[in-house]
Amino acid sequence: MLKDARRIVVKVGSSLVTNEGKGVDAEAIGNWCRQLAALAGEGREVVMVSSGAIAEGMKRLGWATRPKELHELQAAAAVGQMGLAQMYETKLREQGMGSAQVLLTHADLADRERYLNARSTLLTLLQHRVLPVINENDTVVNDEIKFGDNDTLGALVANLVEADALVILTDQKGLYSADPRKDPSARFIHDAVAGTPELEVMAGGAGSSLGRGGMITKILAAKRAAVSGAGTVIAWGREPDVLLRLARGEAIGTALRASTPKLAARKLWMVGHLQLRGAVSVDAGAAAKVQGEGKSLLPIGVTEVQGEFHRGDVIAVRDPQGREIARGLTNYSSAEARLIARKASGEFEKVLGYAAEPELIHRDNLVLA
Ligand SMILES: Nc1ncnc2c1ncn2[C@@H]1O[C@H](COP(=O)(O)OP(=O)(O)O)[C@@H](O)[C@H]1O
Ligand SMILES: N[C@@H](CCC(=O)OP(=O)(O)O)C(=O)O
Repeated sequence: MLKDARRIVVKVGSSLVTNEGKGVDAEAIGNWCRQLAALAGEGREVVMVSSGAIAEGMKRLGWATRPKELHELQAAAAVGQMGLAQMYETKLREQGMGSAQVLLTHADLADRERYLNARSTLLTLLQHRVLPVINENDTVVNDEIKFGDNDTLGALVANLVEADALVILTDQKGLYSADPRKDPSARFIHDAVAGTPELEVMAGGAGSSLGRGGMITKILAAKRAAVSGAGTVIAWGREPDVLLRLARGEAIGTALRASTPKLAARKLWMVGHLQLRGAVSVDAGAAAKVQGEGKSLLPIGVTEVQGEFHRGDVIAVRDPQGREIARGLTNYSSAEARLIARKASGEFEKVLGYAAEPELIHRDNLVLA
């Protein structure tokens, strides 16, 4: 599944990152960073989603037992995140790779404008060959702390950057037909289609997930990642060279395939989740670029802006005959679009007071009618 994957999100859980709570595991993180740098060297784009802030924070604060109060856990996460960031930055620098810390919440990704901002920041980091290291912003939310699960965040990030694959590294070799800690006769699942209901039963059912992540959150994360067409691999984080071997096409862990191809998945997502807020009319040249060549829509080709919309809204694109040729997520509000319509990107700063994206709708955010 990873052989042809160009953009990969790797998620590692708290127990792996902190060696069962003993503190940030320099060797393990060093190992993953070495592999991530090698993958980046092959021209792949990699994003890390790492848990472990609370476990490391508790160690730094000298707390032997996990507090029950959420605000104490949040404080521990703020302390521990420093240690995580420090370790990733050190280990990636040793590999000659830049790193960046990104703290996100589910609410950020549900909000259209923040979604677009997070997306363009992450894609810009990838373009600069910088590896984003992401965690939940535990100071402002506590969903993942309550549920002990960063797997969902991994899937949301895979949706956000439209990853080809999500790799969830954990303390088991993959998914078994039942929890192998409780049932030694449990059968290993090599391959399945993400979203198959039986997988949820094997992973313990949704009801048992409260309080701990466990396998169910990974199965649900795979289902969510599949919505944007990403396949998921669940594998043991300490398997030697696990990421490099997966990338070579070796069958390690449990592969959960996405049943919908990536492009079709994205179209469904855009059409199904977002309402139309406005429209722009474009000249024949822009219509040909968008419709015929699959190019981004630039403001210079826009002749008229209809309706009131915000950055991140879905708007329609109409050709000079008034026919809808495409829909997409706009980088500019209607007010801004009116100011930069018919203008080249070099003039945006003068008109708007700041320089932003050259496209009104980037081709990755555009669905042809
Ligand atoms: N069907 C299953 N297959 C494998 N592991 C399972 C299954 N059901 C429950 N588990 C449990 O899920 C655990 C992994 O989840 P968790 O501890 O939350 O990991 P992480 O910290 O990596 O997110 C395993 O150690 C295992 O005990
Ligand atoms: N975001 C928090 C907690 C997330 C969490 O427990 O996730 P995981 O260990 O991946 O199931 C942290 O970094 O400690």
